[in-house]
Amino acid sequence: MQGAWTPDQVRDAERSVFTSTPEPVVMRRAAFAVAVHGARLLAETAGAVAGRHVVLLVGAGGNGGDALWAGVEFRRRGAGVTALLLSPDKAHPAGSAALRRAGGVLVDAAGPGADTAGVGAAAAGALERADLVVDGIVGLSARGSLRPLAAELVSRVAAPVVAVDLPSGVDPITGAVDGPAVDADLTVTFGGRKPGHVLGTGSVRSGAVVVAGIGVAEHLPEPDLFVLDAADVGAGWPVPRPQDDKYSQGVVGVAAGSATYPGAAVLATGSAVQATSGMVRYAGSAADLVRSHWPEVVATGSITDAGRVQAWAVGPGIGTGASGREVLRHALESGRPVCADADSITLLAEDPTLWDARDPDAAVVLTPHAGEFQRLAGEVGADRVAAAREVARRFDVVLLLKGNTTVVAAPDGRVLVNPSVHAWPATAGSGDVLTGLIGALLAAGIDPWLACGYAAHAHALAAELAAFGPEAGDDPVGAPIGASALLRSVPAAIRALRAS
Ligand SMILES: NC(=O)C1=CN([C@@H]2O[C@H](COP(=O)(O)OP(=O)(O)OC[C@H]3O[C@@H](n4cnc5c(N)ncnc54)[C@H](OP(=O)(O)O)[C@@H]3O)[C@@H](O)[C@H]2O)[C@@H](O)CC1
Ligand SMILES: Nc1ncnc2c1ncn2[C@@H]1O[C@H](COP(=O)(O)OP(=O)(O)O)[C@@H](O)[C@H]1O
Ligand SMILES: [K+]
Repeated sequence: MQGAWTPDQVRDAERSVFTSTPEPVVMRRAAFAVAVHGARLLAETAGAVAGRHVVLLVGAGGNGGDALWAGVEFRRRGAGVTALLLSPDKAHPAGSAALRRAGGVLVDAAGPGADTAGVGAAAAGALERADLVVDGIVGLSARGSLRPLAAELVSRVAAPVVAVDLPSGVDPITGAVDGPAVDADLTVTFGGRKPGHVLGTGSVRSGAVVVAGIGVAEHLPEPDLFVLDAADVGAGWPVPRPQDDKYSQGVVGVAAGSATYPGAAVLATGSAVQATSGMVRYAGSAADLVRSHWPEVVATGSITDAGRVQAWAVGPGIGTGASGREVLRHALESGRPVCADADSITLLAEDPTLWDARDPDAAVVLTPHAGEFQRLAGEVGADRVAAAREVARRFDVVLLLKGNTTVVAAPDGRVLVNPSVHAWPATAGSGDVLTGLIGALLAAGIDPWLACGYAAHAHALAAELAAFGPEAGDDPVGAPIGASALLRSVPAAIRALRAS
């Protein structure tokens, strides 16, 4: 499991480091890492480092300082270096002097000879001739969208980019991008990832993230966010042991679908069937259709005679009327963990007295998309992590907030995020598949917070495998999928996760 730390956590850790190691030494370590990884990228993309042209975008603070010192290292490796200073009077003094001594060229990005967009002639020419751009505009202390000159320079970058610490234009805390932002091939960060690397557009804009050790990691507290690796999910995924039978692996009950939405029942039970080897019961008006698709499911018409289960997955397609409410009430009263999705969330939002049915010792997982979240607790807002964390605490639930980045918050404040590289899961019925996965993992006894993280990871991978097809090559081109195709790829996703 990887962590991500907020800028405040990183600054505190840096302060601890500075009690024993001088600040300039720490900065030189950071800059060295940027140069080593940047040089590798340059060699790959331009065939060599010596004789190539590296352009540094240098902002007003420590991020620009890192870039300037990295420029010194590029000079040592024989590259030409031009530093474009966005705030010449604030550019890191020691870094500027060192780069000048090393034979680098430092120019004011805004002049002389500024064009109508405010970019100086030397800066514009340097960017056109760049083989590699080092983005040191802004890092941990970024606030708001990029200012006009920074935004203009960023929009002119055509060469490969190594970002220092964070791609400029990405919010370090939320990963949000509002306006132009660096699109990095590689981001070299220090001590640990930041939320901006794993959330929202930031996860895409960061490119490959390299975490360089500069002595800070040892001083970091518990991460603010966690990200599961494929190997974590594969290792934790429940599979039958020699002593197991169908009951010992957990029986999941699925209450989904209706005369209007029978497909939700087929999708949710189908994913539960394929998620684990335990048993799946179905309760609802789509019992015949479920049996015809999944003969292994024990299906009944009503939740009251469904039989014993270890967890319930309730909601997709059950409707928001009286019968849906009774189904949800029954599941909440069962004393078993419940994954409440879709109509269940709307029901809870419309009638908070339903919470009274809940057994306080049994976990409840809510899996809203942004619209369902709004019904329950108002607009999600830009800080999706803070929103999910607050609602998880308030309702004492594990809250899985759907979207391109899935956020899973536990009532104790722990947050897992699953950055999705692709948007292929954005298809109708895909959430029903996720509900079945979570239900099956809850029934298997997996910690609800992890169950959501495992399910989100496998779900995104299944969509990717379905979209690219088994024959996908090195540079695959995807095709749109429906939730049925996603569902069919669940076993392949689990296999791939277990193999990693
Ligand atoms: N601490 C250390 O020793 C170490 C730190 N390290 C490095 O330092 C970085 C943190 O440095 P930092 O704190 O100086 O701030 P940083 O992110 O460079 O921002 C600088 C300035 O940019 C400006 N600005 C803000 N928003 C803006 C916007 N939207 N668009 C344009 N400009 C904007 C604003 O300046 P202003 O113009 O407002 O005065 C702000 O003060 C960190 O990410 C890492 O790379 C490593 O070397 C390891 C050791
Ligand atoms: N842009 C996106 N990129 C990646 N995943 C997405 C995106 N949009 C939605 N998803 C995922 O697709 C699923 C959609 O669920 P949901 O909105 O409940 O759909 P439905 O109700 O049609 O089943 C969720 O797992 C969500 O995280
Ligand atoms: K940067």
